[in-house]
Amino acid sequence: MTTKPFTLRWGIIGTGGISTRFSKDLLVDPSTRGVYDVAHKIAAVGSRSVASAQKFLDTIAASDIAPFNWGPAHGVLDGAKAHGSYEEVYNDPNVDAVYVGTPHVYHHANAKAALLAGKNVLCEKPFTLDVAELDELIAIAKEKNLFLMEAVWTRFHPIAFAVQDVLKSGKLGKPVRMSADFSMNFEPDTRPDSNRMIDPKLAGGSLLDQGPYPALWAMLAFHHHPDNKDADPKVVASYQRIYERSGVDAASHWIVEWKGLGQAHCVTDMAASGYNDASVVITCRQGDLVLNFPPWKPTKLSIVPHGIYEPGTIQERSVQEFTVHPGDGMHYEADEVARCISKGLKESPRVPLAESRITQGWLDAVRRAGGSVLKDTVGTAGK
Ligand SMILES: NC(=O)C1=CN([C@@H]2O[C@H](COP(=O)(O)OP(=O)(O)OC[C@H]3O[C@@H](n4cnc5c(N)ncnc54)[C@H](OP(=O)(O)O)[C@@H]3O)[C@@H](O)[C@H]2O)C=CC1
Ligand SMILES: O=C1OC[C@@H](O)[C@H](O)[C@H]1O
Repeated sequence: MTTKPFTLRWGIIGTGGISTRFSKDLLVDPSTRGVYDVAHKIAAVGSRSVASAQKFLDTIAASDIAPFNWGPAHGVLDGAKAHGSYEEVYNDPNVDAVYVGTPHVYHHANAKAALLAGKNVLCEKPFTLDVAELDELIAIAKEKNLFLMEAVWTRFHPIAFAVQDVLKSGKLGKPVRMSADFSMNFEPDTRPDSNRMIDPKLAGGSLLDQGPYPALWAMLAFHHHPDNKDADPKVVASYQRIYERSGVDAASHWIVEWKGLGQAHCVTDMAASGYNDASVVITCRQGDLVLNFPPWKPTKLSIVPHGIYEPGTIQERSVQEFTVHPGDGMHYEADEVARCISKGLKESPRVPLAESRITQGWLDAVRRAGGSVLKDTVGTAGK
């Protein structure tokens, strides 16, 4: 006997790039990734203009290319409403969970309003501008008994679980240090002042946009390591290079230490590319674990011997290839939200709020120690 899947009814906030990608992934047949317990519906889309919300729905409804053509044909968009404000989505009785896909500076206000209206929330990265904003969201979610999660989609990719399996197996020995580098040349000089990566009013710069990715790999490698005993890893050194045109950070570097275990060197850069073959390198006693670029969706997990000067027990290089199941790879996090809500969980065991709070704290520390125009910016907590 087959049981009916729990269907989560989503309300999407913002009709830009990431909302489009996330919503399209909701249109993919869950069975193509072996998921039968949960399913998705898009119940509402909210935009600052009703025309944009309608255009968004029309565009994704017209998806005629596999795997995204499955959803429109199977009722995922049936009855979906186009709203000309975000508030109408928060108050829509057909919405169970709100996906916040607006620029960073609005995450707190949008997530807060959704929670206050009684909705569960999946909020894009970076969760908030600062820890104070996040703490307020966590308190409201707790008080209202609602689910809240940061949309760190990569944590749900098969390769992320595989990295942890290798580290936990002990075959590489203890990790001693790692580097995680999200450097990508967005060619900022070619972008208008209003671009969200450039504009300080939208909290532009590399740190807040790109920082969650090195942070997630550092958390998986060190924080989740069976030998980790440091519950509150801190930034011990940092540096920011300033993008002179608007004063935001063009690049950020920071080192986090897990006392008694190791250090992670995290890098973001929006004006230069990094090393394509080695976006993440986790150096362990017996060999290295290496992931290729991009750090948001790496495809290769290599195990690399140390070489002749400090040989470990690993003798041969091996490479495992990974792809995400049909779609862009955001459906995994959507499944997690649906699954948690169906079970009555208020946070995800895979992206617990305490871990988002740790990584948000690193972003605060690096920003406050740097020289960007956002150095002293405080968020909208309490407002
Ligand atoms: N997980 C991931 O892989 C990715 C995550 N992101 C995250 O998603 C968020 C949005 O990024 P992205 O989709 O690229 O951004 P876009 O600029 O493409 O879209 C943002 C949307 O937010 C709404 N919005 C509300 N207020 C403003 C404003 N003042 N200026 C501009 N837009 C506004 C708009 O929707 P409307 O007009 O309908 O109201 C707009 O379309 C960021 O926080 C980013 O970090 C981004 C890319 C990838
Ligand atoms: O989250 C992201 O991942 C992909 C990048 O291109 C983008 O800047 C960032 O927001």
